[in-house]
Amino acid sequence: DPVEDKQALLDFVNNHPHTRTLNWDGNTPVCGHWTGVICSEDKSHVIAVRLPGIGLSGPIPPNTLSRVSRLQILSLRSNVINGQFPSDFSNLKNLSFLYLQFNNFSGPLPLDFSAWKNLTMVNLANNHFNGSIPNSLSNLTRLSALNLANNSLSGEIPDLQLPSLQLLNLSNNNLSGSVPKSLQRFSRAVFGGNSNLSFANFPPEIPPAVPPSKPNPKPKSGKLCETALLGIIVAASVLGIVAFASLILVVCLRRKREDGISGKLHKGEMSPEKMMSRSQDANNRLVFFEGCHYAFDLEDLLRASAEVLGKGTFGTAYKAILEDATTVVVKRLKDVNVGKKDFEQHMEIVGNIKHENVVELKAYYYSKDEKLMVYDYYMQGSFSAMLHGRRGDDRIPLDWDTRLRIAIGAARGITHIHTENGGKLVHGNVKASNIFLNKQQYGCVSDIGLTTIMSSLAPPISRAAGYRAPEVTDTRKAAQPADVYSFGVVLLELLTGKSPIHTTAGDEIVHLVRWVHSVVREEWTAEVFDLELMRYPGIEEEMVEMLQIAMSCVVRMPDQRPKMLDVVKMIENVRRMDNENRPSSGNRSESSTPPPVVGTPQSTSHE
Ligand SMILES: Nc1ncnc2c1ncn2[C@@H]1O[C@H](COP(=O)(O)OP(=O)(O)OP(=O)(O)O)[C@@H](O)[C@H]1O
Repeated sequence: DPVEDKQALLDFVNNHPHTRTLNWDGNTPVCGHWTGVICSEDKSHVIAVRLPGIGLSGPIPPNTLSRVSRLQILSLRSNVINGQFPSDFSNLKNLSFLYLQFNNFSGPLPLDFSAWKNLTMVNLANNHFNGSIPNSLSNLTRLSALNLANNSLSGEIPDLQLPSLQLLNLSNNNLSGSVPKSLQRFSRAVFGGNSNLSFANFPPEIPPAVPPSKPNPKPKSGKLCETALLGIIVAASVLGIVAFASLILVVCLRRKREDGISGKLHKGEMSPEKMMSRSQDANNRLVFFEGCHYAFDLEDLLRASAEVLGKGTFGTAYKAILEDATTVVVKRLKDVNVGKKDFEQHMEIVGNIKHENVVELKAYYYSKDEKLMVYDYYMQGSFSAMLHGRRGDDRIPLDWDTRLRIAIGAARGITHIHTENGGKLVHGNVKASNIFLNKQQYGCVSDIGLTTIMSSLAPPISRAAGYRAPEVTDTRKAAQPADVYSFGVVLLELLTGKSPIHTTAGDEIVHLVRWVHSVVREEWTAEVFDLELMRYPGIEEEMVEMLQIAMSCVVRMPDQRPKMLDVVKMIENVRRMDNENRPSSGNRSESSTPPPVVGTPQSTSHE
C-alpha cells in the first residue's frame, strides 16, 4: 500500500502487525530520525525491510534490529545514516542481502562475519568505513557479490576464499600490498583507486584479440542476432503448437530417402506385413526395455495416429495414439552422430535408469534412416507449459508447493543420473520443457544424455541457449557442472515466472541469469519473484532461500558450483518444518520420491 509520509509509514506498520515485507520505494523522501519504523515492537516475523532514500538520519539506535531477528533482506541504501556498523546486526543470522551503500557509516567493519553464513550480496560502498578488510569474510561461502568501494579501508587485502563470489569491487580505498592469488580472477579495475596497491604479481591483462583487417563476418549487431534467435525460438514453439495434425506417423516421416522404412511404406514398396517382418528382424526392430508393459510393435506404432507435440533440439516429438488407445510419445531424432553400436549402448544406459524422478525410456528403434525413442505420455504437459502456457483468464496458477515439488523431484532425478554409468553420465539438456510431473506430482526429468550422441550444436542458435552454462562450447562434451548451471536456470524460471531468454515491453532481449543478478545487485531482490506467487502468504523466506540456491548453481566457474546431491539437500532444507515427516535426505535423495511436501496431491496418472 502506498504511504505518503513517515507518520503514515509508522501507522501502517503498527496497524499491520503481521507485515512481513516492509517496502518503501523512496519516491517520497521523508526526512528525520527513523526510530520506531522497525523497532517499535516485536517484529520477528519481518523478513524484508527496504527503506532506501527516505532521509533516515543519525545512527541506528541500539537493539533496533534485534527485534527483526529473522530478517533476510535489509536495504537502507541512500540515506544519511551515520555511526558505526551496528553491533546488533550479529543477531540477524538469516541475513542474505545487505545493502547499506550511500550512507555516512564510519568506523571498522565487524571483525567476525561468521554469524552471517547466508550472506549472498553485500554492498557497503560509498560510506566512510575504515580499518582493514576482515579475514572472516572467508566464512561466507554463499557470497556472490561484495562491494566495498569508495570507503577508507586500509591494510592488505586478505586471501579471501569465496567460492561463490562473482562480483567484487574494492576500488577507491587506501588498500596496500598486493592482490592475493584468490582474487586475481577479477579484473584490475575492481582494485583501482588504491594508490598503494601493487599489481606486480597480477597476471598481465590480455587485450582482446582484434582480427587483422578481416571484414567483420557478422553483418548485423549482436542485438539483432539475438532478436533473430528469439524469433526462431518463438516461431519454433508456435509451430509446435499449431502443427497439430492427426496424421499417420508414416506420413510425418514421408520425406525420407527411398531406402527409408517409411519412404518405402509410403510409396507402397513395402507392405506393412513386410515391414512387420522386417521390424521383427533382429537387426531392425523396436527394442523394449525390461519391465515395459507395452504390447505393440513397430507396425502398430506406424499405424498410430500422431500429433506433433513440438520440434525440439534433437528432433520432433509426436503424441502417438495406437489402435488400442495406448498413448505414447515418439521422439524422432535427427542428426544422430554415432553408429548403431554406440547408439544401442547409449540407449541401454538410458533405458536401464529406473527412478521415479526420471522419465523412463520405454523403447527405441534404430535403422540407417530412422532413430526413434518411445516414452510414456505425460498429459499434464511439461513444467515449461505449466509455467508459461495459458497466461490469460483461464490460467491455473502454479502454486509454490507444486513448484517446490517440481524442483525437489527434478533435482533428485538429475542427481540420480549423475550417479549412473560410473558417475559419468551427464543429462546435457536440463530445461523446463524436459521436466514433467510424476504420479506423486513431483518433478521428473526427460531427454537424458542425448547431447553425447548428437551432432554438436552451435551454441547461440540453439533453443537451449538460455540454459547453457557459459563454459559449454561443444554440447557433446558438457560435464555435470553444466547440468547444475542449467538446473539453476530452471530454479530462476520457477521463482521469477520468466523464460530464460525473454523480451521486455521495449523489445529488449533479457537473459534471465543476468537479469536476476542485476535486480539483486540493484537491491530490488524482493522484486525478482513471480507476482503469481505473491498471493501465497508466508513463503518469502523459502523463496529467498531458493533464490540463493539458484544463484549458487549459476556461478560462472563450473568448479565453484555445488554438486547436484548438495543442491537436493539444500532444497530439502528450504521446507525445514516438513523434515520430521520425511526420511533424512542422504541416501533417499538418490533413490526415491518422498511423500509430498505439503498435503497429499491428487493421485493422477501421467498416462
Ligand atoms: N513424454 C512426454 N509427454 C508429454 N509431452 C512431451 C513428452 N516429451 C516431450 N514432450 C513435449 O513435446 C515437445 C517437444 O519435445 P522435445 O523434447 O522434442 O523438445 P523440447 O523439449 O522443446 O526441446 P529439446 O529437444 O531441447 O529437449 C515439448 O513441448 C515437450 O515438453
